[in-house]
Amino acid sequence: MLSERTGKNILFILNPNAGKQHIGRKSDELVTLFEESGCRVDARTTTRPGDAAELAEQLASAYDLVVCCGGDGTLHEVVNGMLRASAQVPLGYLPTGTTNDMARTLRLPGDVRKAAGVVLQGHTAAQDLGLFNGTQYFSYIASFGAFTSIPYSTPQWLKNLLGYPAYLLQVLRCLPEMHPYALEMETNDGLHAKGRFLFGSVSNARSVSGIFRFKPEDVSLDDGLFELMLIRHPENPLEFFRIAHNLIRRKADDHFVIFRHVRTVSFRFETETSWTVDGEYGGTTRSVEIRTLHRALPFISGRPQRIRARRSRFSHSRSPHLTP
Ligand SMILES: Nc1ncnc2c1ncn2[C@@H]1O[C@H](COP(=O)(O)OP(=O)(O)OP(=O)(O)O)[C@@H](O)[C@H]1O
Repeated sequence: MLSERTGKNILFILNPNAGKQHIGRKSDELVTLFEESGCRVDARTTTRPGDAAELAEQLASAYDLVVCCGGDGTLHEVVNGMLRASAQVPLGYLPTGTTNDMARTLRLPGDVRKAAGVVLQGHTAAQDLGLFNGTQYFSYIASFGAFTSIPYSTPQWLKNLLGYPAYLLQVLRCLPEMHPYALEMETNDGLHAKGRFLFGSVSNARSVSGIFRFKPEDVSLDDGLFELMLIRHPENPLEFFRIAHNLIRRKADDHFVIFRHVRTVSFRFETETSWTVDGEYGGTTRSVEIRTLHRALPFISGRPQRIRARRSRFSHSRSPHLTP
């Protein structure tokens, strides 16, 4: 297969441990597929957490294209490595993880060979990234609360065995432990909220925590804005039931949800709070500042990413539209 990427030098970073079905010998097939398209491939396999970030930081600038093969966590590492090295090289993604939220956002096929076809033929567009407390870049989400610990607290062996249902099992297990987070929050455009919340996320994605799915028209990946979502803590069992019911049906409820497009947002928590960044543990802290980096890195995606957002003209928050 000849493509516009024929003759390119590819840095291929592979996490052999990601996902339900380890990639195994398929990785050789993928390398061959790229080579048959006239590319030269330098394949590197990670051996431990942190490896992908180091490889990307040290090597990415010397290649025409970086291809990351793994789950959301591996992609997070590669993005961090590339930005630390200021490597403005197109990034292709072959999703072999468990949730693969980012694959949905980039409109990549689940089949890894088809995704390789997208890397060879797909559209490249600079995409916004987030900066968490000035130190950590993220490609699609930073979040705290009820559902955030699910991706990293679900044992890897269970994810490998069951895939997505492993997360649902973990949600059920964690329901009784969900507790309120007392916080104050402020956005760049002056929205101020104070109260007890169950969950909060700042995302640039069509799918969040493998659980929420936004409508495409509510998310633009290159507008310099991320989507803020805060879910209030239910004060009685009836409210809890409403939230759980909507969650299962993947619907939001105006009364309980703050939704806003933001450039920067800051949080002050009453107590130390753990955050998840791109599905991985992001640290525990009482204050968080998040800012978006406009068109920070070129990503290869399945279809053009420019999606017109249907923005509210009003200054109050509104609920997200979550698709079933
Ligand atoms: N060779 C390796 N052995 C063990 N862990 C690794 C290795 N390479 C990378 N890792 C770590 O594995 C973790 C999980 O990887 P990743 O997130 O890509 O897969 P996943 O959890 O199955 O998928 P997803 O995040 O999409 O659900 C990452 O934190 C990464 O740092």
